[in-house]
Amino acid sequence: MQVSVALIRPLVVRTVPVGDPGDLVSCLPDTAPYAWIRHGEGLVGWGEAARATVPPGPDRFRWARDWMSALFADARIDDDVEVPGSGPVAFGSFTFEADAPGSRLVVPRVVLARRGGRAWLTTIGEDDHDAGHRPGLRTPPTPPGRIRYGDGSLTALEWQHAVAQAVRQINDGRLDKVVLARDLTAVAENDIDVRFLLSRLSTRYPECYTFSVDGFTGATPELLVRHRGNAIESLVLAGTTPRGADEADDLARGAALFASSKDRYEHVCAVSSVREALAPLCSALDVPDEPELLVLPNVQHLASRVTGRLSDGASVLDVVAAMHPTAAVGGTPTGTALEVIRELEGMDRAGYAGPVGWIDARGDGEWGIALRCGQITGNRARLFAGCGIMGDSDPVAELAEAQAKFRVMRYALES
Ligand SMILES: C=C(O[C@@H]1C=C(C(=O)O)C=C[C@H]1O)C(=O)O
Repeated sequence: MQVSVALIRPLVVRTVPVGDPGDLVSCLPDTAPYAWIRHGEGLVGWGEAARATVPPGPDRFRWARDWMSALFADARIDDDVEVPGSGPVAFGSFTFEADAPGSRLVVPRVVLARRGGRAWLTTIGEDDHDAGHRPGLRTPPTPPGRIRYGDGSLTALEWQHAVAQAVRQINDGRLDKVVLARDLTAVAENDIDVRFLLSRLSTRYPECYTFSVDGFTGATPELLVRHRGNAIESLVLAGTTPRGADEADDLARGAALFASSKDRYEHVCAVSSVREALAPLCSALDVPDEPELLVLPNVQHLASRVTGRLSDGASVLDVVAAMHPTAAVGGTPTGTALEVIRELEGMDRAGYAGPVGWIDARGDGEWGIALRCGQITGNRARLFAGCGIMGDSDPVAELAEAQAKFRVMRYALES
């Protein structure tokens, strides 16, 4: 469906303050949950007031922005809260490849949000008495039961071989860095209830952005861009080590990561790509000289928080368009890295490593890079993880790093 019937009649949107709903995930009914949660705050939604299937191509972000602007410009909006994320909101996921189908924006019928001690409920209906105003029926999520894993497009050995080929191409001077990913399949005993995964992910990975759009679900640590008014922020990650066996090992690994010239250069590539993408849009841009260490339950990353001020009224999707794909998930130089990914990965990334997040009618929003995630369909999941490959990468170590990244979704599935 290209454009839903909601376009025929203007949307009627109402946002009201509500009492603290507590855990957002447990407010979700079992139909089509949408989510964006960090440290218990964020937005969840359900139902469908409007949907756009975004046509593939270089203009897809602009197309999506224009679709949304037209939809919301016609809407009758009654917003008593007036903060980023109040009023109508679209959740979205874009494929990694511009030419791949599967990018979408969905405006849920109901969005429940909490942030900074406030909570609000947005409902969309064609008139004030519409059923969209009633919270959906909640049933407790059922665990997926026993999980069987299988190789995706490449076996572990084949993927290591692909990494070795990438290393050779880097050392031959074709490119500086490329991010190679692999997929795993998981088959569960029962249908996988996305709310079960959201609950486990948001509890175990509070520092990450736990997301779900049409079954595409994960907990990513990487913020592509947060947009509030003219202020933007991005958290660039590149350079990874698994967590240690104990505290001393953990600290030693963190220190080694910080001192590793391979990881520092990998990080510099990612930060430079973000700086180059944002500079033309910004009147001020602050890029730290040195990364910090971001310690997560499964891995440690080198992290740089970039902040800026937009020089004009660019919406969050305009900023996403300028940034994607960063070198944290593509490589350096971008064009060559995309060719190498197509040649060596042997799989369709779909939404993995693409932008995922939400946008409101003001153009504010938060978009992450879809990592540590999987596409859930019935009792099946397709999981993704990747690593930045440099000229001195060791295929065995890169496989171990990818396994550590798979642990996020494996934890979510295994109760
Ligand atoms: C590609 C992934 O992660 C990216 C690659 C990283 C690395 O290679 O060090 C670190 C964080 C992410 O930018 C993934 O999680 O699948």
